[in-house]
Amino acid sequence: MTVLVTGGAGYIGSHMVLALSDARRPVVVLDDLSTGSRAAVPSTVPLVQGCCGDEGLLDDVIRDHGVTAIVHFAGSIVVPDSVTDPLGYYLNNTVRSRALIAAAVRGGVKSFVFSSTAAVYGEGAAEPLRETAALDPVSPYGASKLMTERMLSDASRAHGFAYAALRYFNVAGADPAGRAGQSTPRATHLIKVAAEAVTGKRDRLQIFGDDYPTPDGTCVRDYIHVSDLAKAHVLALDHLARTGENLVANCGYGRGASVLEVIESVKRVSGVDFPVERAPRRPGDPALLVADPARARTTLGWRPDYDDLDTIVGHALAWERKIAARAAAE
Ligand SMILES: NC(=O)c1ccc[n+]([C@@H]2O[C@H](COP(=O)([O-])OP(=O)(O)OC[C@H]3O[C@@H](n4cnc5c(N)ncnc54)[C@H](O)[C@@H]3O)[C@@H](O)[C@H]2O)c1
Ligand SMILES: O=c1ccn([C@@H]2O[C@H](COP(=O)(O)OP(=O)(O)O[C@H]3O[C@H](CO)[C@@H](O)[C@H](O)[C@H]3O)[C@@H](O)[C@H]2O)c(=O)[nH]1
Repeated sequence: MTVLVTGGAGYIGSHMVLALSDARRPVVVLDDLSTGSRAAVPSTVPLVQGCCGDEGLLDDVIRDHGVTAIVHFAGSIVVPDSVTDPLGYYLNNTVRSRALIAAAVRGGVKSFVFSSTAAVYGEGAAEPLRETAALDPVSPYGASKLMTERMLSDASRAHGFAYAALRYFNVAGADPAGRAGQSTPRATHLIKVAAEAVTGKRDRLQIFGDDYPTPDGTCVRDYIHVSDLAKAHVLALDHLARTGENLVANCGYGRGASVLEVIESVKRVSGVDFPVERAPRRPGDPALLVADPARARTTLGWRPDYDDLDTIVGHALAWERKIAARAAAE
């Protein structure tokens, strides 16, 4: 009854490992440590260092650990990087996911939860976005994820397993107990970058574009707390085991915040006023991404615990200060 968590040494994956461990569910992590770190995985959880596209390794891990479910976080995640390196993104996100799905089929794994993204939706769809909105990704990143959703749909029909594709909106924050957080080197995510500006790791924050068709001209996103997201994954695993029915569901709160509103929140919660400068638009950025989370609520019974921007920012800041203090002591 072991859950294989690919990318479990990364930001979201490490919170999922904590959620599963807290629920006393056996877990094994597969991670190549390209952006994740060994320290993010509790010492009680086995970590296999390797690639989720290595079919021989996958067969061994599934057999040796008695894997019955897979939660697949491993992948490349930076939207603008996918614009400059699309083939790298299709390799790591699409080709390697295919290898993992094939290994799951060979190993008789019955449940598969996949990290999809709001970036699969097209521009111009009615907001908040429902799962039925048009799928027309702006970036190669979104396309690489949409292809994996399609492979899961086709393979589940042909081979008799159930999958959940959870389309995350913007994930932020950290474990409220301070056990995990975002430690990604060269992070690009807005709240993480702003938290680094608070601790002095960065000397300023840039706003990428202030001429979008949004109320204040900056991009609007639906920021979701990473622990609420992990909770949705645990519920999705239960749903798949109980019903055997596939699920595609948004994970967001249904409320947007602009880049300027996020910066205000970070300054307010931290009490630190860091320099901010206007910069050109970043390639691949849609103006507005806000979820309609109704399906996750009704199908999974998902009820978020941290649906508040200042709370998310507060947890992100607490983690950032903790790792900054640790780095200073080294
Ligand atoms: N962070 C967000 O806001 C967000 C939003 C939507 C979707 N997602 C998706 O969630 C997942 C996790 O994202 P994250 O923010 O935790 O990123 P992350 O970079 O912290 O985690 C990814 C993990 O996968 C590992 N990895 C990458 N390629 C691998 C490979 N080929 N084989 C084995 N391990 C590999 C990395 O070392 C890392 O530990 C990704 O699939 C991402 O696309 C993230
Ligand atoms: O220093 C920065 C960093 C970001 N932004 C802006 O802030 C917004 C959010 O950007 P970011 O935090 O990098 O997240 P996204 O590019 O929206 O992408 C995240 O959220 C998507 C879902 O909405 C996921 O698919 C991606 O994996 C995840 O990286 C965007 O408008 C950025 O242009 C800035 O203005 N300055």
